[in-house]
Amino acid sequence: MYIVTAEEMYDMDHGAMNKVGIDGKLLMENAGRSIAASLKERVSKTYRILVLAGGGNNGGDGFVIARTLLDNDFDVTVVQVVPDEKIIGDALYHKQLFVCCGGNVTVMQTVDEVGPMISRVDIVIDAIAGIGMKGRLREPLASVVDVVNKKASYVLSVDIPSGLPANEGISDFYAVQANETLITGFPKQSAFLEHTAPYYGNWQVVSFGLPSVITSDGAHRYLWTEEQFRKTIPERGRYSHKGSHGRGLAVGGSAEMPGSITMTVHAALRTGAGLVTAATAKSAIPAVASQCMEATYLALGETNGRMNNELPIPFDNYDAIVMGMGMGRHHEARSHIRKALEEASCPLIVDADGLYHLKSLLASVKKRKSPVVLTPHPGEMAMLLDKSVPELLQKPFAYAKMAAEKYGVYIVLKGPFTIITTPDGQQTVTTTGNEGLAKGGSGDVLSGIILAMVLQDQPIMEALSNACFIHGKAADMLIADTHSVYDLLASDLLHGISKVYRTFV
Ligand SMILES: NC(=O)C1=CN([C@@H]2O[C@H](COP(=O)(O)OP(=O)(O)OC[C@H]3O[C@@H](n4cnc5c(N)ncnc54)[C@H](OP(=O)(O)O)[C@@H]3O)[C@@H](O)[C@H]2O)[C@@H](O)CC1
Ligand SMILES: [K+]
Repeated sequence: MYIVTAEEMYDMDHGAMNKVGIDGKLLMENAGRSIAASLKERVSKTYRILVLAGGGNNGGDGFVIARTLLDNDFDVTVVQVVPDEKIIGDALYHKQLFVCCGGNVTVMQTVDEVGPMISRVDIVIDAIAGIGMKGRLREPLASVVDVVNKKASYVLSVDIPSGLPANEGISDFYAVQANETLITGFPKQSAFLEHTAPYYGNWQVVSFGLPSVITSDGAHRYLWTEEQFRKTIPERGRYSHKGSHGRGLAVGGSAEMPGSITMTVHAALRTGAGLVTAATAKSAIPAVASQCMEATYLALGETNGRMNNELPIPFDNYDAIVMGMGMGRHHEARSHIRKALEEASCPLIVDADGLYHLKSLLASVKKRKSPVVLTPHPGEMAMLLDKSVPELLQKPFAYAKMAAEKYGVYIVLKGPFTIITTPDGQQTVTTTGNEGLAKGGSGDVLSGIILAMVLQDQPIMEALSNACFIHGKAADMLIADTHSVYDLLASDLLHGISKVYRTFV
């Protein structure tokens, strides 16, 4: 499923109308009917419903919803929040159908009238404005939204909460706070951004009958769903052996921080890597080995318990390498990263302290022929790009794409919505996971899962998307079952991985 900007959605709408010949009125009918069908399934006919209809096609959807609900004996009325002359085209057509079917439309004269009407109903359907919004909501609509936010007991937004931008990069807006949003067609970028996503409430996508022959030229962004995970997760052959599932290397940890590399290695093994070696400071090995019997170890020279560069790492013995977790920010650690960039011919995944070192090695990253995967959280990504975190979070899709293309790397930008970007700018988003993951060690586990998935026989983009899916889903399944967002530990995720496999594969 695509993730789109407003312009990309309009391009597809126009494609359906101009290339296929579907009338816009029909698309509007489909959109409104899909939303009404969803409501019919779960809302009692004793509920009173008020549709707030604005002047564009979003308002048009509102008239279709109202007509369909009325036809099904729901108690529904429409308040038109713009003057009559603003209702034109397809929206006017559907308004007339609603009226001819016995529907009641009240045209708002002053905003003061709206509050009491909202207070009398159980559900407000917000069809004030959709993806055609330009700039900050003007008066009197801003005041209408204010009343909705203060007085409505339950708000269902049509396509997008009114006032909210569909695209990333816009911070000046005033919008409806929805309880739920039924998105028509494809989810918009703003459903995946920290500063706009909460306005949607719970959301689902409903169809407006866009034919599948209509594809997007511009939207190289996709939602990575459970269905895709099931479809793409590599099978484990009956006759496979440990070598068939890859030989991975994890470089990191120190005597003071043995936990990070332990979780990475353990997670890689649990996810299905054939063989995993942990390269860490010599004195950290007993602590790591006591927690993870299945791994092998490569003892690195050390100074005060932290790896130094006395002993080289044979980077070419592996099928994929992950580096950085707990390795420290001292210069000896950096030389291992530099060497890996120069010498390893397999995919190289860089996380945590490794990303800090990478900042000064970006020229070598660019030159490297074999794949590089960076797994930053927003703070690390902002550091790499010399941006502030708020700046980055305004436009994570654009910044990730720009950096991935510029340096020729895969980027896993971690967050509640993890954005995975390929060197040619394709993006997937995974939405699994919960606030229980906001703890030290979660990233180390993800690194291990990524290592294991990159070792399997599948394109790196799929491997990364599946790894992020597993990581988040493990947390979700643990929360649903034996844990809570408070007590979940990164090490618990190791058991969660088993649950994900047993459920989905
Ligand atoms: N085939 C299709 O087309 C399909 C379309 N679909 C639906 O159409 C929606 C897009 O419809 P759209 O393009 O008509 O725009 P829409 O969001 O309703 O807003 C336009 C209105 O807002 C107003 N307005 C703008 N800026 C403003 C501001 N700052 N402050 C205040 N007002 C402002 C503007 O007024 P104006 O500025 O022109 O006076 C105009 O009245 C989409 O989200 C989906 O729901 C689906 O049903 C599927 C099929
Ligand atoms: K809306």
